[in-house]
Amino acid sequence: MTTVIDGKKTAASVVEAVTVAAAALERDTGRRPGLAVVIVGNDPASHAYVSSKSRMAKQCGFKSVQHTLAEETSQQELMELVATLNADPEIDGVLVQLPLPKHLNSEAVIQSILPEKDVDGLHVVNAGKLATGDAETGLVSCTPAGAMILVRQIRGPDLSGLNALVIGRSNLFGKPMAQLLLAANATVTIGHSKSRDLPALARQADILVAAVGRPEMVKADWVKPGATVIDVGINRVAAPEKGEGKTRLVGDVAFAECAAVAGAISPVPGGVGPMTIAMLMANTVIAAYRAQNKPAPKF
Ligand SMILES: Nc1nc2c(c(=O)[nH]1)N[C@@H](CN(C=O)c1ccc(C(=O)N[C@@H](CCC(=O)O)C(=O)O)cc1)CN2
Repeated sequence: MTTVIDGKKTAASVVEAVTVAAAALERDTGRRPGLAVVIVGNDPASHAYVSSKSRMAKQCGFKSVQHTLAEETSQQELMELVATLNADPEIDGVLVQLPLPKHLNSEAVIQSILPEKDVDGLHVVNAGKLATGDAETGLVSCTPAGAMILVRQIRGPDLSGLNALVIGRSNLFGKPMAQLLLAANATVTIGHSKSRDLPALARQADILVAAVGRPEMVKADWVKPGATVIDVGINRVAAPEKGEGKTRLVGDVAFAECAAVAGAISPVPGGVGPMTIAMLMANTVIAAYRAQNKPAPKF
């Protein structure tokens, strides 16, 4: 029987643990975790994600601040806001929603966030800590951290002897996911658009992680029987069967046909997506504990 991985349920249990940890911090220090989320421009999906983040932060008992900036915001204005948030003692985590409008230099903005407040885990200090096996003292990018919790649920903490393929090499997901799998002793390959014969690489994988942004690219004959398949894609496609102009959400994996071969598979929606926001809450509470010189909880 194939296991359909329930990301919503796991995310809810992470959020519950975060809420308990936030309450304990407030009780012990009088300080609650503070999260600032910054969004620039009018992208509807980004606005929906940011609203969910702000709402979830409040639900966890955090101080939650949202800065909504106009599309034409300049690099300097955005960097000045980040500097203000870096200096604010009530703010433990700063997140700038991506993608930014094209005229802005995202990398410069991300690298201007203090590493200890970089709850997205994208600063070179945090990426470097993960790459050198020191993730415990840094902050790990939210989506891979959440995907890894799902992998551990199925395969346990030690992936010795297992082959993993991560399709996608972004800084936000592919590279940190590969590092997390490697840290858990998997034998890791990163595949991408220039790789030769991705289906053949995929068929070797006990753990197959797809993050390419191509709707339903991974087919049943890519999947090793019994493999754990983690789908990180979020693609909105036309759904004429639902009516004219309607859409539906699909991942990078053709779910029904791959589920027939896999041992466990994460769906879209309801798989990795909900873990992203839960792990942002986890990173914020970790940053808040560290700011108060207290041992941070583990998730
Ligand atoms: N600064 C960041 N920007 C972006 C990140 C990020 O981690 N940091 N990730 C994505 C978007 N994202 C969070 O920001 C995100 C994407 C998807 C979900 C989610 O819960 N998806 C649901 C479906 C939602 C829907 O119906 O549209 C699911 O998969 O079940 C949460 C967060 C890019 N930007």
